[in-house]
Amino acid sequence: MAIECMIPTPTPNHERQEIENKPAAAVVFDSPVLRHESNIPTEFLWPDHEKPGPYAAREFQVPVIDMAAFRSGDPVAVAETCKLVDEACKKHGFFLVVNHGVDTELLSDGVREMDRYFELPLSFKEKALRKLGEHCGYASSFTGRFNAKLPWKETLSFRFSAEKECSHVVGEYFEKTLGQEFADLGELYQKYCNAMNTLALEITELLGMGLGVDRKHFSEFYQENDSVLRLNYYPPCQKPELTLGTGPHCDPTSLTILHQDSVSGLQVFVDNEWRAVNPTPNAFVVNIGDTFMALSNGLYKSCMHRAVVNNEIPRKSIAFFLCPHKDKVVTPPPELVDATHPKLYPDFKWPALLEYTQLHYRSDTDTLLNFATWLQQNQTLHATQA
Ligand SMILES: C=C1C[C@]23C[C@H]1CC[C@H]2[C@]1(C)CCC[C@@](C)(C(=O)O)[C@H]1[C@@H]3C(=O)O
Ligand SMILES: O=C(O)CCC(=O)C(=O)O
Ligand SMILES: [Fe+2]
Repeated sequence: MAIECMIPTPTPNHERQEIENKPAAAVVFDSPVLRHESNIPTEFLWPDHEKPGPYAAREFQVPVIDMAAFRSGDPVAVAETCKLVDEACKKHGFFLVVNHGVDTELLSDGVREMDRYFELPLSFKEKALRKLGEHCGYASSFTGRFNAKLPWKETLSFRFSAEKECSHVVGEYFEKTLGQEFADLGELYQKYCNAMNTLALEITELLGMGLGVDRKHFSEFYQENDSVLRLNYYPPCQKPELTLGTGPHCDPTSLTILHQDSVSGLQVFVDNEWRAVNPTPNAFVVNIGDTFMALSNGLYKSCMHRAVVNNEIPRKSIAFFLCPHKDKVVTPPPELVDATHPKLYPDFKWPALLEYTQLHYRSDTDTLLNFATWLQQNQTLHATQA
């Protein structure tokens, strides 16, 4: 029996964030200047129902997944780890990963060396300026993309392709874009991406076991992934209660492995409340994204989160966004679809969802539902056969 894909009608979203093609906002996010500014430019002010306000969020105890237990081969420890990750992903899609085996010096270097780039003059940083529609390069608060509710942050994103013949692309990016003196930075983030790739594929095995499908199903799906490493730099803000470092959103990607520095700021929306996910040394925060939610037929949740800023010190985070190869069709394994669990989302390929978030829709908590509608309206252009 053909199981129709059932898309729940998207919640009417009066806040729909069409990315208008209006001229870029006039404001320039020059952080050495703006970090001392007590009059926050209006473009960075968030509406009352979204701004963080002066209240500290209650801490959220994120479930802890011990990768040493998962790797131990001890059936009881493995089963317990799978149960923990399954419960976490079915509820809110967030979990901590400890004993991950990633070199702690690589993590501390990765965060510390961000300063070598972000503390440069804006004119130099803009040598890597990200172009509209592209998802790599330097972006300062997205003044070129959005006209309101600008995030108080600068980002440098680059592509990591796990395909063998382009496994060095990150290293070259830095040298080519920023010059020979940044070649070592490229090597550092290349090593960082390689470590993230290994961990991400291992976590997809854990997710497969949690979902009760073949252990290798998802790790094979992501073997030749085409992912994104993003450096987030949040300068201090004199009125942190009025703005946001990163607005409320669900990651449209598949799986995010986030390394925070020692400064709090990440918050997740759980049980109708913003809750703080404070930094835990040597632990990654991992969360399910929209693409994996579709791949799990909605069983694992891609949940809303945001980042707040503070008025004293910069906050830094490094996000590895696992994304499938452009030719992979995002469709749940047959074990997860049946008469009582109809397919929730249409099949798609990642480049279509990425294009949607870069050119047509600002990622929020309804991205996937609106994308599904948009996809069906544009079926000829973005059919998975393309
Ligand atoms: C594919 C991506 C788009 C964003 C970076 C990665 C995964 C997360 C997305 C993002 C962070 C969600 C919130 C809005 C956004 C514009 C941002 O604040 O950076 C998003 C990123 C983007 O579109 O550049
Ligand atoms: O910086 C953070 O803590 C979160 C950033 C984030 O959610 C993102 O870049 O998608
Ligand atoms: Fe995110």
